[in-house]
Amino acid sequence: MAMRDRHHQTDPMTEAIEYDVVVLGAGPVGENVADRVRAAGLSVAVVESELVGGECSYWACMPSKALLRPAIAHAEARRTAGLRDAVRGPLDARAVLAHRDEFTSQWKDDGQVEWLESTGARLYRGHGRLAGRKRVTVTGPDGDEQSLTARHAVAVCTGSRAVLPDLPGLPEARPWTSREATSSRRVPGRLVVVGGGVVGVEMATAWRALGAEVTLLIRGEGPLPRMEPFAGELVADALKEAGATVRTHVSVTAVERDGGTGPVTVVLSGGERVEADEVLFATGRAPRTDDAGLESVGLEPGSWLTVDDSCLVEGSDWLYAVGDVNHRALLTHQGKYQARIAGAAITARAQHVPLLDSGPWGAHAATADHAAVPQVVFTAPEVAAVGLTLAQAERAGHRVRAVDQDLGAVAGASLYADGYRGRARMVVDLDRNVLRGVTFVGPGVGELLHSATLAVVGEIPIDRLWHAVPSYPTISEVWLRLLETYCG
Ligand SMILES: Cc1cc2nc3c(=O)[nH]c(=O)nc-3n(C[C@H](O)[C@H](O)[C@H](O)COP(=O)(O)OP(=O)(O)OC[C@H]3O[C@@H](n4cnc5c(N)ncnc54)[C@H](O)[C@@H]3O)c2cc1C
Ligand SMILES: NC(=O)c1ccc[n+]([C@@H]2O[C@H](COP(=O)([O-])OP(=O)(O)OC[C@H]3O[C@@H](n4cnc5c(N)ncnc54)[C@H](O)[C@@H]3O)[C@@H](O)[C@H]2O)c1
Repeated sequence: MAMRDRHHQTDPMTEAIEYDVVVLGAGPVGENVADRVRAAGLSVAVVESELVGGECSYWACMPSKALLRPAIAHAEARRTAGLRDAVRGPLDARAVLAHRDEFTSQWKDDGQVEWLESTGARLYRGHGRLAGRKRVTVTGPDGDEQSLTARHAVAVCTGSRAVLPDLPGLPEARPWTSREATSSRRVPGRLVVVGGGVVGVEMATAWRALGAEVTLLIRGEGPLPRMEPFAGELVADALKEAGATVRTHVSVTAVERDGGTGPVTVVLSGGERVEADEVLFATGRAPRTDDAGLESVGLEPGSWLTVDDSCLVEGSDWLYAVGDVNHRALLTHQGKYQARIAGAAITARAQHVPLLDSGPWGAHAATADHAAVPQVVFTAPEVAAVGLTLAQAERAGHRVRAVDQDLGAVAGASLYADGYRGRARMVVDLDRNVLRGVTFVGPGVGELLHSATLAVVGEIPIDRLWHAVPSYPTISEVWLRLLETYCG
């Protein structure tokens, strides 16, 4: 299982192979930690139990967006003069599924392995477990074991998995999780989606567009509860217009599937029964730390790992936790940002740099995790948000004012799609005269988000934003409208 290179040595007493850094998990985050520390000249071993590229490449971001892009383009084309008749028919589901399969490289990781090895990192295929201070044991596919030792750091980048609620009949009913929802090779006739978070609304959008009869069951007020309220409202309206059923304030109490085959029945709290061909539970994530040897270093198996801003695990001087597993922001781009910061911190500490640049916005502090996490929800319409919502800013004790704009009233938006519907909000910090958060909802707003991220991260004063002139007639003219409303 082990390979040799000039950077590692074998300890003759323990037969452990020694690297500067050992990374557990080769998802997007583990890959980026490895890349950063290799670029700084450190040796690195990467341990992966499934596919190099992680959840993101095979069962999350890539396949879901490959399913959603045709759905979004189709919805937009239907709102474009001259195209409406040309796209009256349904999506070609077979072609969309084939397109998704291409984006997952047919669930093969050869390309990513080649890239990882080109960085000079050493890949160990197998299940990795911490085995005490700076030690990792890898159990290979054949059950053989290899011990690895880290001179400087071990980075746990093992990501997260879907959680299923503890409901009678659920395991036997073979529910879909995000894995099946992103990799299914056929379109179910009827799909019930439980959970109105990001996975729930994105997968409801995709499978509805592919022809499934979709029922979205939400236990709260509406979808996307952590975002500005109008985001969930507009997405729910659009799902209903697309023919999905969206039900709020409903709880699932049991699930039944006769003999594990045939239709599935979802039982609701009032006793009502909803029948479908598949049921997707999009009910959140759990850390993949239950079998990672955490107990060997005094940590609780199955827990999220709490870290400081350099991603060092609380109380440790060598153990890092990066990406989903630290529960700071369960997003690929934010995990990769943390990987760049953690990689720089590991390198600086290995080089005995006396003082790390760990103040806010320093090279060794993932400050954006607190102030400016961007996210695009790829529904039709899209939701794009960064920083704090009005409610979050108020809860954090900031003196803020929300400024809203109807996106449909912006010339660029009305040209983008007939009957364009959307909304924007900026949350202004009245004491500092900067933005705490921005949310856009509407077709095509995903690509607008980075302008807002720059404004929030750069803490650009409102008076200076006046001089950032949006091009006419683009959707970005919404910035001018928001500023005009704010400045009066
Ligand atoms: C349906 C869906 C859609 C999503 N869409 C987006 C999106 O559009 N944009 C976005 O930014 N985020 C999206 N996300 C979130 C994104 O997938 C995660 O934030 C991202 O994958 C986290 O990366 P990671 O490297 O931390 O973990 P993962 O991608 O989960 O990778 C962890 C890796 O570690 C391996 N591993 C685990 N335990 C061990 C062990 N003990 N030994 C060896 N290897 C181990 C796993 O096999 C895996 O390969 C989506 C999530 C879902 C579920
Ligand atoms: N485009 C993107 O950026 C993107 C896309 C998909 C996922 N993600 C990330 O993946 C992570 C996981 O997404 P998710 O949607 O699975 O989780 P989530 O935590 O965002 O949403 C889960 C939802 O399920 C509800 N829920 C939980 N238990 C329930 C139950 N028993 N019955 C009914 N509802 C229940 C919760 O109230 C919550 O609203 C998110 O943190 C998200 O950031 C990102």
